[in-house]
Order: sequence, then structure tokens, then C-alpha cells
Amino acid sequence: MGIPLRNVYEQSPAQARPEAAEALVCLQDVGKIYPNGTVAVQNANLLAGEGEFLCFVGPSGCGKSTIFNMIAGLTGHTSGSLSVMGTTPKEARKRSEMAFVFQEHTLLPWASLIDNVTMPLTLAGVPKKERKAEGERVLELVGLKDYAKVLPRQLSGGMKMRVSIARALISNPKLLLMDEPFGALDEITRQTLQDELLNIWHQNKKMTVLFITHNVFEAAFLSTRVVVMTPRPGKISDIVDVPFPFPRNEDFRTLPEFGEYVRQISSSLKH
Ligand SMILES: Nc1ncnc2c1ncn2[C@@H]1O[C@H](COP(=O)(O)OP(=O)(O)OP(=O)(O)O)[C@@H](O)[C@H]1O
Repeated sequence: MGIPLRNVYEQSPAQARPEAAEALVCLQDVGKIYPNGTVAVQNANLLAGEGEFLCFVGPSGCGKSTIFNMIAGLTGHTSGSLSVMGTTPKEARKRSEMAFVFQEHTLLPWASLIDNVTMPLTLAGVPKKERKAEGERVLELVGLKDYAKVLPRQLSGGMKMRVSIARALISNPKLLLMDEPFGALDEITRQTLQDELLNIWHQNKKMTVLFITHNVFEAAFLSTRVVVMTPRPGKISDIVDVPFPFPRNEDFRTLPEFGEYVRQISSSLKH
């Protein structure tokens, strides 16, 4: 393919990365027990570097969303230590350098697309002219430049997801957390959005993406590394490197090596 590898950390699990202070996200023996006694996550170790794309895979209930919620500062960890961009998750969240995309698009039905994507800037008190320019920039990034005035109900599921991604990108996040964003989409739309997301990420070489999926093909296609989790209690059981260059295109999906990584991730999930 002849394209150089991205400048990402090339060694996998946490113990291979002594430079924890340089990691954007650092989990050391992190555990979470909910007040009702559910042990959702146990001894999770992970370092995510700048510019990485990490996919989290694992069966339902293995603690993927709990890990995301802890990184986002939406719920606290109950053991171990967790830092995001060198500080606590709650502090990192206040800096607006983190953004989220969920499976549900959570768009405001009465607001135009430009008003929807610029909402974080409106809430931050950014002047209208600047908001408009930024809104147009991110709508163009996701291929919806001509839809600025349209209402969400006029859009397909895939388009609504593009708007959600645009809204997340408007604050130029260093860390983008995506919780099963493409789970409700048909396969063709899903693959198109995967290509588009990789293009956006490739243009912004410093953005780190953490992405939850149940789909091993999606994980192998998108990731620099795949974090495999097992349930009861939720543990990170393996971290699989996917050392293929970017950009990855349609041909990549048909390469025998791609199939090999899909097999490796699937097999890791079963152990
Ligand atoms: N607020 C909560 N209180 C108590 N238990 C919870 C809470 N949130 C999640 N859990 C439990 O913690 C465990 C991990 O849940 P979590 O949602 O993190 O898993 P997941 O891997 O994201 O699942 P899925 O793939 O189905 O979204 C599950 O047993 C779940 O029932």
C-alpha cells in the first residue's frame, strides 16, 4: 500500500507504555462497583495516546459504556486511578476538549441543522458570526453543507448521525467518545460513515477516538488497536494491534490480512 503508518504508539497494553504521563487517557487498575453492588469493571489498565483510534468490543453488559462514562466524568470510578488529558475526568470535561456521540442522535427536533451543530458554541456564548462559520465548516466536513436550514425530521438515519458527528466536532475535541454510533444503521450506510469518520480523523491527526461497537469488522476496519472486554466482572482481556496504514479504503475490507485481524479479534472475544 506504500502509505506510512500513523505516528501512534505501536506497543499494546498498558504495561508496554511506561510514559503514562504522556497518555491522553490513562486507566490504572480502574474498577467500578455500582451502589447496588454490581461489579461493572475490574482492574482495567489502558493508555490511549494522542491520535489513536481505539475500538472497544465485548458482549453486552461487559462494562464498555461504564468505562466511557468514567472517562467522560459522568460516573466516578470506585478503585484505581483514572486521568484524562493529565487531569481528572470532571476537570477535563469542563475544558470542552472532549465530545460524545451516542447511538441516539439527540438532535433538537425544532432546530435547523446549523442551530443543532452550533448548540455547544451557543451555550458557550460564542458570537453568532463565529458560530455560523464554524457550523458551516463542520457541516461541510460531514457532507451536509447544503442542509444548514433543514430540520432533523427531514433527514435519514445516516444523515442524522452525520449531524451528531458534526456537532461533536465543532469544539475541535482532542478526545472523541463514540458509544455504538452506527449500531442502528443499515450495513451500506454504516460502511459509508466508517469511511467518512476515518477521513475526518485522518485530517485531524491529533484527535483520539474511543469507539464502542459490537461489530468486529467495524472494529478491525477503524482501529489502530482493539480493546477486547469480557463480562462478569467486566475486564479488559486483550488489546489487539491493527497495524495497517491509513487511509484505509474499500480494498482494505477485502484483503486477507483484514480477515485475519477480524478472526483474531473474534477469537479473543471467545476466550
Ligand atoms: N447505573 C447502574 N447501576 C447499576 N448497574 C449498572 C448501572 N449501569 C450499568 N450497570 C450494570 O453494569 C454492567 C455493565 O454495564 P455497561 O452498560 O457498562 O455494559 P456495556 O458493555 O456497555 O453493555 P451494552 O453493550 O449492552 O451497552 C451491567 O451488568 C449493567 O447492568
